Amino acid sequence: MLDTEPDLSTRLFSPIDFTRGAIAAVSGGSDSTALLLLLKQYLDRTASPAKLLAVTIDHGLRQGSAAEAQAVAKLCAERGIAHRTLTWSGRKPSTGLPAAAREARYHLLAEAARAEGIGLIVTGHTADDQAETVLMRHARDRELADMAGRGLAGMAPATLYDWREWIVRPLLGMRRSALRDFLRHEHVGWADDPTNIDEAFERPRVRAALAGESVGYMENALLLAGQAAVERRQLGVSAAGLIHRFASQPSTGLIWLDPALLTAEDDRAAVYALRILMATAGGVAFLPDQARSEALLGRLKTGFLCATLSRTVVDFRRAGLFLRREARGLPPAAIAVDNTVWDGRRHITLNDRPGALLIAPLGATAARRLAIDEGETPASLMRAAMAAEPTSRQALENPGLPPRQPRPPAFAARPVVSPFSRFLPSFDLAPARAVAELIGASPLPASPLGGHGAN
Ligand SMILES: Nc1ncnc2c1ncn2[C@@H]1O[C@H](COP(=O)(O)OP(=O)(O)OP(=O)(O)O)[C@@H](O)[C@H]1O
Repeated sequence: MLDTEPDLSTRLFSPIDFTRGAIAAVSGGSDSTALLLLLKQYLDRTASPAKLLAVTIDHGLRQGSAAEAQAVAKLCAERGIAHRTLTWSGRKPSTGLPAAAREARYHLLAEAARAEGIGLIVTGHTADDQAETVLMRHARDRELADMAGRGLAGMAPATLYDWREWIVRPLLGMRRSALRDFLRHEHVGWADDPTNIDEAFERPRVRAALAGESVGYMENALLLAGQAAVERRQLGVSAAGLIHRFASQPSTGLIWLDPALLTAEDDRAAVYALRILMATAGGVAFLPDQARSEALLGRLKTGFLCATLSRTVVDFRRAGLFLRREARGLPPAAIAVDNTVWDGRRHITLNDRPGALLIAPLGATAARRLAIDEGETPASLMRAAMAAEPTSRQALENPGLPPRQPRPPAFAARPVVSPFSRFLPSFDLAPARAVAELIGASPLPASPLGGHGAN
Protein backbone atom coordinates (compact mmCIF):
# COMPACT_ATOMS: atom_id res chain seq x y z
CA MET A 1 0.00 0.00 0.00
CA LEU A 2 1.19 3.47 -0.75
CA ASP A 3 0.72 4.90 2.74
CA THR A 4 3.41 2.51 3.97
CA GLU A 5 5.74 4.08 1.41
CA PRO A 6 6.16 7.72 2.45
CA ASP A 7 9.02 8.19 0.01
CA LEU A 8 6.97 7.31 -3.05
CA SER A 9 6.94 10.84 -4.48
CA THR A 10 10.69 11.15 -3.88
CA ARG A 11 11.30 7.91 -5.74
CA LEU A 12 9.11 9.07 -8.62
CA PHE A 13 10.30 12.64 -8.99
CA SER A 14 13.82 13.01 -7.63
CA PRO A 15 15.40 11.78 -10.91
CA ILE A 16 13.71 14.69 -12.73
CA ASP A 17 15.21 18.15 -13.10
CA PHE A 18 12.40 20.64 -12.45
CA THR A 19 14.55 23.76 -12.89
CA ARG A 20 12.53 24.82 -15.93
CA GLY A 21 9.20 24.24 -14.13
CA ALA A 22 6.57 21.69 -15.07
CA ILE A 23 3.20 21.46 -16.72
CA ALA A 24 1.17 18.59 -15.27
CA ALA A 25 -1.23 17.26 -17.91
CA VAL A 26 -4.31 16.44 -15.85
CA SER A 27 -7.40 14.99 -17.49
CA GLY A 28 -9.20 14.48 -14.18
CA GLY A 29 -8.87 10.70 -14.44
CA SER A 30 -7.29 8.74 -11.60
CA ASP A 31 -3.75 8.50 -13.01
CA SER A 32 -3.16 12.15 -13.78
CA THR A 33 -4.94 13.34 -10.62
CA ALA A 34 -2.62 11.13 -8.55
CA LEU A 35 0.33 12.42 -10.60
CA LEU A 36 -0.58 16.00 -9.76
CA LEU A 37 -1.01 15.43 -6.03
CA LEU A 38 2.17 13.39 -5.71
CA LEU A 39 4.13 15.99 -7.63
CA LYS A 40 2.76 18.83 -5.51
CA GLN A 41 3.65 16.82 -2.39
CA TYR A 42 7.19 16.35 -3.69
CA LEU A 43 7.74 20.00 -4.67
CA ASP A 44 6.38 21.20 -1.31
CA ARG A 45 8.48 18.75 0.67
CA THR A 46 11.67 19.68 -1.16
CA ALA A 47 10.77 23.39 -0.95
CA SER A 48 11.33 23.52 -4.69
CA PRO A 49 10.92 26.94 -6.32
CA ALA A 50 9.81 25.19 -9.55
CA LYS A 51 6.79 26.64 -11.28
CA LEU A 52 3.94 24.10 -11.45
CA LEU A 53 0.98 24.58 -13.77
CA ALA A 54 -1.77 21.99 -14.17
CA VAL A 55 -3.37 21.99 -17.61
CA THR A 56 -6.57 20.23 -18.63
CA ILE A 57 -7.50 19.89 -22.27
CA ASP A 58 -11.21 20.00 -22.96
CA HIS A 59 -11.49 18.13 -26.25
CA GLY A 60 -15.18 19.03 -26.47
CA LEU A 61 -15.97 15.49 -27.59
CA ARG A 62 -18.27 14.39 -24.79
CA GLN A 63 -20.94 15.94 -22.70
CA GLY A 64 -19.42 16.40 -19.31
CA SER A 65 -15.89 17.19 -20.45
CA ALA A 66 -16.24 20.83 -19.36
CA ALA A 67 -17.50 19.74 -15.92
CA GLU A 68 -14.51 17.40 -15.58
CA ALA A 69 -12.16 20.27 -16.35
CA GLN A 70 -13.97 22.37 -13.74
CA ALA A 71 -13.54 19.62 -11.16
CA VAL A 72 -9.78 19.66 -11.80
CA ALA A 73 -9.77 23.46 -11.52
CA LYS A 74 -11.57 23.19 -8.16
CA LEU A 75 -9.13 20.61 -6.81
CA CYS A 76 -6.22 22.80 -7.92
CA ALA A 77 -7.72 25.87 -6.25
CA GLU A 78 -8.10 23.90 -3.00
CA ARG A 79 -4.49 22.74 -3.15
CA GLY A 80 -2.96 26.06 -4.21
CA ILE A 81 -1.96 24.85 -7.69
CA ALA A 82 -2.18 27.11 -10.76
CA HIS A 83 -4.54 25.58 -13.34
CA ARG A 84 -5.66 26.30 -16.85
CA THR A 85 -8.25 24.66 -19.10
CA LEU A 86 -7.52 24.75 -22.82
CA THR A 87 -10.14 23.88 -25.40
CA TRP A 88 -9.60 21.96 -28.62
CA SER A 89 -11.49 24.11 -31.06
CA GLY A 90 -10.14 22.59 -34.28
CA ARG A 91 -12.02 20.48 -36.81
CA LYS A 92 -12.87 17.01 -35.48
CA PRO A 93 -12.21 14.29 -38.08
CA SER A 94 -14.74 11.50 -38.62
CA THR A 95 -12.04 8.82 -38.57
CA GLY A 96 -8.90 8.56 -36.46
CA LEU A 97 -10.44 10.67 -33.71
CA PRO A 98 -8.26 9.40 -30.80
CA ALA A 99 -5.08 10.15 -32.79
CA ALA A 100 -6.31 13.62 -33.77
CA ALA A 101 -7.31 14.36 -30.16
CA ARG A 102 -3.89 13.24 -28.97
CA GLU A 103 -2.17 15.40 -31.59
CA ALA A 104 -4.25 18.43 -30.54
CA ARG A 105 -3.61 17.69 -26.87
CA TYR A 106 0.17 17.69 -27.20
CA HIS A 107 0.05 20.79 -29.38
CA LEU A 108 -1.97 22.69 -26.77
CA LEU A 109 0.18 21.44 -23.90
CA ALA A 110 3.35 22.49 -25.71
CA GLU A 111 1.88 25.91 -26.52
CA ALA A 112 1.04 26.42 -22.85
CA ALA A 113 4.59 25.38 -21.89
CA ARG A 114 6.09 27.87 -24.36
CA ALA A 115 3.83 30.67 -23.17
CA GLU A 116 4.93 30.06 -19.57
CA GLY A 117 8.63 29.51 -20.35
CA ILE A 118 8.31 25.92 -19.07
CA GLY A 119 10.32 23.17 -20.77
CA LEU A 120 8.77 20.08 -19.21
CA ILE A 121 5.38 18.38 -19.39
CA VAL A 122 4.56 15.45 -17.11
CA THR A 123 1.83 12.94 -17.91
CA GLY A 124 0.15 10.22 -15.90
CA HIS A 125 0.89 7.21 -18.15
CA THR A 126 1.08 4.09 -16.00
CA ALA A 127 2.42 0.55 -16.24
CA ASP A 128 -1.11 -0.48 -17.32
CA ASP A 129 -0.96 2.00 -20.23
CA GLN A 130 2.49 0.68 -21.10
CA ALA A 131 1.29 -2.92 -21.23
CA GLU A 132 -1.67 -1.90 -23.40
CA THR A 133 0.63 -0.01 -25.78
CA VAL A 134 2.96 -2.96 -26.15
CA LEU A 135 0.13 -5.42 -26.75
CA MET A 136 -1.45 -3.09 -29.31
CA ARG A 137 1.84 -2.90 -31.16
CA HIS A 138 2.15 -6.66 -31.07
CA ALA A 139 -1.12 -6.80 -32.90
CA ARG A 140 -0.17 -4.38 -35.65
CA ASP A 141 1.48 -5.57 -38.81
CA ARG A 142 3.00 -2.19 -39.45
CA GLU A 143 4.80 -2.25 -36.16
CA LEU A 144 5.92 -5.82 -36.69
CA ALA A 145 7.54 -4.70 -39.92
CA ASP A 146 9.50 -2.27 -37.78
CA MET A 147 10.71 -4.89 -35.37
CA ALA A 148 14.41 -4.15 -35.56
CA GLY A 149 14.47 -3.69 -31.79
CA ARG A 150 12.11 -0.68 -31.94
CA GLY A 151 8.38 -1.36 -32.07
CA LEU A 152 7.92 -3.24 -28.84
CA ALA A 153 9.80 -0.84 -26.61
CA GLY A 154 6.53 0.87 -25.68
CA MET A 155 6.45 4.42 -24.39
CA ALA A 156 9.76 6.01 -23.46
CA PRO A 157 10.24 7.52 -19.98
CA ALA A 158 10.86 10.83 -21.75
CA THR A 159 9.97 12.09 -25.23
CA LEU A 160 11.09 15.35 -26.80
CA TYR A 161 8.21 17.11 -28.53
CA ASP A 162 8.90 19.40 -31.51
CA TRP A 163 12.60 19.28 -30.55
CA ARG A 164 11.70 21.64 -27.68
CA GLU A 165 9.60 20.41 -24.76
CA TRP A 166 10.29 17.24 -22.85
CA ILE A 167 7.31 15.04 -22.03
CA VAL A 168 8.19 12.91 -19.00
CA ARG A 169 6.16 9.95 -17.73
CA PRO A 170 7.11 9.43 -14.10
CA LEU A 171 4.37 6.85 -13.39
CA LEU A 172 5.33 4.30 -16.06
CA GLY A 173 6.41 1.87 -13.36
CA MET A 174 3.23 2.29 -11.28
CA ARG A 175 0.04 0.23 -11.44
CA ARG A 176 -3.22 2.12 -11.80
CA SER A 177 -4.70 0.25 -8.84
CA ALA A 178 -1.95 1.61 -6.55
CA LEU A 179 -2.63 5.16 -7.70
CA ARG A 180 -6.33 4.70 -6.98
CA ASP A 181 -5.50 3.41 -3.50
CA PHE A 182 -3.48 6.57 -2.96
CA LEU A 183 -6.39 8.79 -4.06
CA ARG A 184 -8.84 6.93 -1.81
CA HIS A 185 -6.45 7.38 1.07
CA GLU A 186 -6.34 11.12 0.29
CA HIS A 187 -10.17 11.21 -0.05
CA VAL A 188 -9.85 12.58 -3.55
CA GLY A 189 -12.21 11.46 -6.30
CA TRP A 190 -11.63 11.22 -10.02
CA ALA A 191 -13.60 11.11 -13.28
CA ASP A 192 -14.03 7.90 -15.24
CA ASP A 193 -13.87 8.63 -18.97
CA PRO A 194 -16.56 6.50 -20.66
CA THR A 195 -14.43 6.30 -23.86
CA ASN A 196 -11.93 4.24 -21.85
CA ILE A 197 -14.45 1.39 -21.85
CA ASP A 198 -15.91 2.03 -25.32
CA GLU A 199 -14.78 -1.07 -27.18
CA ALA A 200 -15.35 0.64 -30.52
CA PHE A 201 -11.78 1.88 -29.92
CA GLU A 202 -8.65 -0.25 -29.97
CA ARG A 203 -7.15 0.71 -26.61
CA PRO A 204 -10.29 -0.04 -24.55
CA ARG A 205 -10.54 -3.43 -26.31
CA VAL A 206 -6.95 -4.24 -25.33
CA ARG A 207 -7.62 -2.91 -21.82
CA ALA A 208 -10.64 -5.19 -21.44
CA ALA A 209 -8.66 -8.18 -22.73
CA LEU A 210 -5.85 -7.44 -20.27
CA ALA A 211 -8.28 -7.27 -17.36
CA GLY A 212 -9.15 -10.92 -18.03
CA GLU A 213 -5.51 -12.02 -17.93
CA SER A 214 -3.34 -12.93 -14.96
CA VAL A 215 -0.96 -10.42 -13.34
CA GLY A 216 1.90 -12.50 -14.75
CA TYR A 217 0.66 -11.86 -18.28
CA MET A 218 0.96 -8.13 -17.83
CA GLU A 219 4.28 -8.41 -16.06
CA ASN A 220 5.57 -10.46 -18.95
CA ALA A 221 4.47 -7.81 -21.45
CA LEU A 222 6.28 -5.15 -19.40
CA LEU A 223 9.39 -7.29 -19.18
CA LEU A 224 9.43 -7.71 -22.95
CA ALA A 225 8.98 -3.96 -23.38
CA GLY A 226 11.92 -3.33 -21.06
CA GLN A 227 14.13 -5.71 -23.03
CA ALA A 228 13.03 -4.19 -26.33
CA ALA A 229 13.83 -0.72 -24.98
CA VAL A 230 17.36 -1.79 -24.07
CA GLU A 231 17.84 -3.33 -27.52
CA ARG A 232 16.49 -0.26 -29.26
CA ARG A 233 18.79 2.00 -27.30
CA GLN A 234 21.80 -0.20 -28.05
CA LEU A 235 20.95 -0.38 -31.72
CA GLY A 236 20.65 3.42 -31.74
CA VAL A 237 24.05 3.83 -30.13
CA SER A 238 25.61 1.50 -32.74
CA ALA A 239 23.87 3.33 -35.60
CA ALA A 240 25.06 6.67 -34.18
CA GLY A 241 28.61 5.30 -34.14
CA LEU A 242 28.33 4.37 -37.82
CA ILE A 243 26.90 7.78 -38.71
CA HIS A 244 29.76 9.53 -36.92
CA ARG A 245 32.29 7.31 -38.63
CA PHE A 246 30.98 7.00 -42.16
CA ALA A 247 28.65 9.94 -42.93
CA SER A 248 29.37 13.53 -43.89
CA GLN A 249 27.54 16.37 -45.59
CA PRO A 250 29.63 17.71 -48.48
CA SER A 251 27.01 20.34 -49.38
CA THR A 252 23.53 21.42 -48.34
CA GLY A 253 21.02 18.61 -48.65
CA LEU A 254 23.59 16.04 -49.77
CA ILE A 255 24.73 13.24 -47.47
CA TRP A 256 27.82 11.24 -48.38
CA LEU A 257 28.38 7.76 -47.00
CA ASP A 258 31.71 6.04 -47.03
CA PRO A 259 31.13 2.73 -48.86
CA ALA A 260 32.96 1.06 -45.94
CA LEU A 261 29.54 1.31 -44.21
CA LEU A 262 28.36 -1.47 -46.50
CA THR A 263 30.86 -3.90 -45.03
CA ALA A 264 30.46 -2.73 -41.42
CA GLU A 265 30.41 -5.66 -39.04
CA ASP A 266 27.04 -4.81 -37.53
CA ASP A 267 24.61 -5.23 -40.40
CA ARG A 268 21.53 -4.44 -38.30
CA ALA A 269 23.05 -1.14 -37.20
CA ALA A 270 24.03 -0.33 -40.81
CA VAL A 271 20.43 -0.87 -41.97
CA TYR A 272 19.14 1.22 -39.07
CA ALA A 273 21.59 4.05 -39.81
CA LEU A 274 20.60 3.95 -43.48
CA ARG A 275 16.88 4.05 -42.62
CA ILE A 276 17.35 7.05 -40.33
CA LEU A 277 19.45 8.90 -42.89
CA MET A 278 17.00 8.16 -45.72
CA ALA A 279 14.07 9.44 -43.66
CA THR A 280 16.10 12.56 -42.85
CA ALA A 281 17.16 13.23 -46.45
CA GLY A 282 13.61 12.62 -47.69
CA GLY A 283 11.90 14.63 -44.94
CA VAL A 284 9.74 11.71 -43.81
CA ALA A 285 8.49 11.13 -40.25
CA PHE A 286 8.47 7.31 -40.48
CA LEU A 287 11.56 5.25 -41.12
CA PRO A 288 11.47 3.44 -44.47
CA ASP A 289 10.30 -0.15 -44.39
CA GLN A 290 12.73 -2.53 -42.70
CA ALA A 291 12.57 -5.30 -45.34
CA ARG A 292 12.97 -2.90 -48.28
CA SER A 293 15.87 -1.18 -46.55
CA GLU A 294 17.58 -4.52 -45.89
CA ALA A 295 17.08 -5.44 -49.55
CA LEU A 296 18.54 -2.09 -50.62
CA LEU A 297 21.61 -2.59 -48.43
CA GLY A 298 22.01 -6.05 -49.97
CA ARG A 299 21.90 -4.58 -53.49
CA LEU A 300 24.32 -1.80 -52.55
CA LYS A 301 26.78 -4.47 -51.45
CA THR A 302 26.78 -5.90 -54.95
CA GLY A 303 27.70 -2.68 -56.75
CA PHE A 304 26.79 0.77 -58.05
CA LEU A 305 23.11 1.68 -58.39
CA CYS A 306 20.65 4.54 -58.24
CA ALA A 307 17.37 3.87 -56.42
CA THR A 308 14.67 5.86 -54.64
CA LEU A 309 13.22 4.99 -51.24
CA SER A 310 11.38 7.17 -48.77
CA ARG A 311 11.60 10.22 -51.11
CA THR A 312 15.38 9.80 -51.08
CA VAL A 313 17.60 9.17 -54.07
CA VAL A 314 20.28 6.67 -53.07
CA ASP A 315 23.04 7.12 -55.60
CA PHE A 316 26.04 4.79 -55.37
CA ARG A 317 28.82 5.60 -57.81
CA ARG A 318 32.60 5.73 -57.94
CA ALA A 319 32.70 8.93 -55.85
CA GLY A 320 30.78 7.22 -53.05
CA LEU A 321 27.27 6.65 -51.78
CA PHE A 322 25.09 9.78 -51.80
CA LEU A 323 21.63 10.50 -50.39
CA ARG A 324 19.45 13.43 -51.39
CA ARG A 325 15.79 14.45 -51.60
CA GLU A 326 14.20 13.28 -54.84
CA ALA A 327 12.91 16.03 -57.15
CA ARG A 328 9.37 14.62 -57.28
CA GLY A 329 6.65 15.82 -54.93
CA LEU A 330 8.38 18.92 -53.59
CA PRO A 331 6.02 21.53 -52.13
CA PRO A 332 4.64 24.00 -54.68
CA ALA A 333 5.31 27.73 -54.19
CA ALA A 334 3.28 28.94 -51.22
CA ILE A 335 3.12 31.86 -48.83
CA ALA A 336 5.82 31.33 -46.21
CA VAL A 337 4.62 30.89 -42.65
CA ASP A 338 6.99 31.71 -39.81
CA ASN A 339 8.14 28.88 -37.55
CA THR A 340 6.92 26.01 -39.71
CA VAL A 341 8.59 22.99 -41.24
CA TRP A 342 8.96 23.01 -45.03
CA ASP A 343 8.90 19.67 -46.85
CA GLY A 344 9.50 17.85 -43.53
CA ARG A 345 13.16 18.93 -43.77
CA ARG A 346 13.68 22.63 -43.12
CA HIS A 347 12.51 24.71 -40.20
CA ILE A 348 11.60 28.11 -41.62
CA THR A 349 11.92 31.35 -39.70
CA LEU A 350 11.00 34.57 -41.42
CA ASN A 351 12.95 37.79 -41.22
CA ASP A 352 10.41 39.49 -43.44
CA ARG A 353 6.79 40.51 -43.03
CA PRO A 354 4.45 37.52 -42.76
CA GLY A 355 2.51 37.11 -46.01
CA ALA A 356 5.14 38.99 -48.00
CA LEU A 357 7.13 35.98 -49.11
CA LEU A 358 6.64 32.93 -51.27
CA ILE A 359 8.72 29.84 -50.59
CA ALA A 360 9.40 27.37 -53.39
CA PRO A 361 12.03 24.78 -54.29
CA LEU A 362 15.01 26.37 -56.06
CA GLY A 363 14.53 24.04 -59.04
CA ALA A 364 16.95 22.48 -61.51
CA THR A 365 17.23 25.51 -63.83
CA ALA A 366 18.28 27.91 -61.09
CA ALA A 367 20.56 25.26 -59.54
CA ARG A 368 22.40 24.92 -62.87
CA ARG A 369 23.32 28.61 -62.65
CA LEU A 370 24.90 28.27 -59.19
CA ALA A 371 28.66 28.68 -59.00
CA ILE A 372 29.85 25.42 -57.47
CA ASP A 373 33.43 24.37 -56.87
CA GLU A 374 34.07 21.01 -58.40
CA GLY A 375 35.93 19.02 -55.76
CA GLU A 376 35.70 15.39 -54.80
CA THR A 377 31.93 15.63 -54.88
CA PRO A 378 30.39 15.73 -58.36
CA ALA A 379 28.93 19.20 -59.00
CA SER A 380 25.91 17.62 -60.68
CA LEU A 381 24.96 15.97 -57.38
CA MET A 382 25.44 19.15 -55.38
CA ARG A 383 23.22 20.96 -57.91
CA ALA A 384 20.58 18.25 -57.76
CA ALA A 385 20.51 18.56 -53.95
CA MET A 386 20.41 22.36 -54.10
CA ALA A 387 17.49 22.20 -56.54
CA ALA A 388 15.39 20.71 -53.73
CA GLU A 389 16.28 23.46 -51.23
CA PRO A 390 13.79 26.23 -50.42
CA THR A 391 14.18 29.65 -51.93
CA SER A 392 12.07 32.76 -51.61
CA ARG A 393 10.59 35.46 -53.74
CA GLN A 394 8.54 38.47 -52.80
CA ALA A 395 4.82 37.82 -52.88
CA LEU A 396 4.07 41.52 -52.47
CA GLU A 397 5.76 44.70 -53.53
CA ASN A 398 7.76 46.16 -50.68
CA PRO A 399 7.37 49.92 -51.08
CA GLY A 400 9.33 50.63 -47.88
CA LEU A 401 12.72 49.80 -49.41
CA PRO A 402 14.48 51.59 -52.28
CA PRO A 403 15.13 49.23 -55.22
CA ARG A 404 18.82 48.29 -54.95
CA GLN A 405 19.35 48.46 -51.22
CA PRO A 406 20.94 45.23 -49.97
CA ARG A 407 18.44 43.20 -48.01
CA PRO A 408 19.02 40.81 -45.16
CA PRO A 409 18.08 37.24 -46.05
CA ALA A 410 14.29 37.03 -46.05
CA PHE A 411 14.17 33.74 -44.22
CA ALA A 412 16.34 31.12 -42.54
CA ALA A 413 15.96 27.42 -43.26
CA ARG A 414 17.44 25.18 -40.58
CA PRO A 415 17.64 21.44 -41.22
CA VAL A 416 15.49 19.20 -39.03
CA VAL A 417 16.02 15.53 -38.22
CA SER A 418 12.77 14.45 -39.87
CA PRO A 419 12.08 11.08 -38.23
CA PHE A 420 12.56 12.56 -34.76
CA SER A 421 11.57 16.20 -35.20
CA ARG A 422 8.02 15.78 -33.86
CA PHE A 423 8.43 13.03 -31.29
CA LEU A 424 11.87 11.90 -30.16
CA PRO A 425 11.61 9.03 -27.67
CA SER A 426 14.57 9.06 -25.31
CA PHE A 427 15.51 5.57 -26.58
CA ASP A 428 16.61 7.23 -29.83
CA LEU A 429 18.68 10.09 -28.44
CA ALA A 430 22.02 8.79 -29.74
CA PRO A 431 21.12 8.56 -33.45
CA ALA A 432 19.09 11.80 -33.26
CA ARG A 433 22.11 13.61 -31.86
CA ALA A 434 24.45 12.10 -34.47
CA VAL A 435 22.19 13.15 -37.36
CA ALA A 436 21.65 16.62 -35.87
CA GLU A 437 25.41 17.15 -35.82
CA LEU A 438 25.76 15.78 -39.34
CA ILE A 439 23.20 18.06 -40.98
CA GLY A 440 23.56 21.12 -38.75
CA ALA A 441 20.19 20.90 -36.96
CA SER A 442 19.73 22.72 -33.64
CA PRO A 443 21.35 20.89 -30.74
CA LEU A 444 19.01 18.90 -28.51
CA PRO A 445 17.84 20.53 -25.29
CA ALA A 446 19.20 18.71 -22.22
CA SER A 447 17.02 15.90 -20.94
CA PRO A 448 15.36 16.56 -17.56
CA LEU A 449 16.24 12.95 -16.70
CA GLY A 450 19.93 13.80 -16.97
CA GLY A 451 22.41 11.04 -17.57
CA HIS A 452 20.63 8.33 -15.61
CA GLY A 453 17.40 6.87 -16.86
CA ALA A 454 17.30 9.47 -19.62
CA ASN A 455 16.79 6.83 -22.18
N1 LIG B 1 -7.82 15.86 -21.51
C1 LIG B 1 -6.60 15.82 -21.01
N2 LIG B 1 -6.07 16.93 -20.45
C2 LIG B 1 -4.81 16.91 -19.94
N3 LIG B 1 -4.03 15.83 -19.97
C3 LIG B 1 -4.50 14.71 -20.51
C4 LIG B 1 -5.80 14.64 -21.07
N4 LIG B 1 -5.99 13.40 -21.55
C5 LIG B 1 -4.87 12.72 -21.30
N5 LIG B 1 -3.96 13.49 -20.68
C6 LIG B 1 -2.62 13.11 -20.21
O1 LIG B 1 -2.17 11.97 -20.92
C7 LIG B 1 -2.03 10.88 -20.02
C8 LIG B 1 -2.46 9.61 -20.72
O2 LIG B 1 -3.81 9.69 -20.98
P1 LIG B 1 -4.54 8.64 -21.89
O3 LIG B 1 -4.00 7.30 -21.55
O4 LIG B 1 -5.99 8.88 -21.85
O5 LIG B 1 -4.02 9.17 -23.22
P2 LIG B 1 -3.47 8.36 -24.41
O6 LIG B 1 -4.07 9.04 -25.58
O7 LIG B 1 -3.69 6.91 -24.22
O8 LIG B 1 -1.94 8.65 -24.23
P3 LIG B 1 -1.03 9.28 -25.31
O9 LIG B 1 -1.31 10.75 -25.14
O10 LIG B 1 0.40 8.96 -25.03
O11 LIG B 1 -1.52 8.67 -26.57
C9 LIG B 1 -2.86 11.25 -18.82
O12 LIG B 1 -2.39 10.61 -17.66
C10 LIG B 1 -2.68 12.74 -18.76
O13 LIG B 1 -1.44 13.07 -18.15
